[in-house]
Amino acid sequence: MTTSNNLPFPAASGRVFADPPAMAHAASTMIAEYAAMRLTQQDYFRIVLAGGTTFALTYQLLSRTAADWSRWRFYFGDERCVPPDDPARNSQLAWTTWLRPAGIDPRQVFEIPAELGAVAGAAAYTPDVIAALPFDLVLLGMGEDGHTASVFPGQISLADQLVMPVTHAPKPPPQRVTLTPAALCNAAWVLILVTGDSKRAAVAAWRDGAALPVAQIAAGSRSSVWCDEAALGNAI
Ligand SMILES: O=C1O[C@H](COP(=O)(O)O)[C@@H](O)[C@H](O)[C@H]1O
Repeated sequence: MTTSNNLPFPAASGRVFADPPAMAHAASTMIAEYAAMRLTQQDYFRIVLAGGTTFALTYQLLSRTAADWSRWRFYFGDERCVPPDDPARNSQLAWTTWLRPAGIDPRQVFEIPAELGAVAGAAAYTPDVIAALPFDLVLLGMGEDGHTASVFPGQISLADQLVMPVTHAPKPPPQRVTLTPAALCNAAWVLILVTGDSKRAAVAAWRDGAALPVAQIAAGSRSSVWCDEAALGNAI
């Protein structure tokens, strides 16, 4: 595993890994250790899960980890407005790779009811987020355009909004529900994982100071940004 603690992401600590499996092994170990440490001081560990594909192996590895799962509470950073059992749902990835194999009780999982539609889903999820804040850990991936969760470039959220509807996402499906930067930054730790050469241009723009959603959240929180070598390209 290759690591470095001084990647110049604005206001975030960085680390680079040879490839996605090396990153996933380190992430799963660190998440489990961090949760165990927090649980020596509090009753529950509140984690926000990322959607997309980047975290799939990390989730699988966590599912095989020995942990006091009964004290974990699971939330989601964003959800796509498709039926609850649609494979495109971010919650489906979490259930398939981690929650079901680990035997997590569904009452510990706070899903975004995106099947209600973007506006109603955001309104329905807001009380769950208010009750959970501050989160212990927020997991985030990054899209090719620098979006994270379903906060896309150019999107504006009101300062006091914690969950917002997205009705014209540039990446399908267009209707989504997302936690806003105000909610995603309200966490003891934010871990952002970025892998693959398709993310290289956004990573370079971020490091050059571009105002991407992922950059805004990394700068506004206690964040770590982990990249693999493919995402960094010759910037290593
Ligand atoms: O649409 C989404 O994309 C991002 C990035 O996904 P990935 O497949 O490149 O990991 C993801 O973090 C977000 O939760 C998801 O809804």
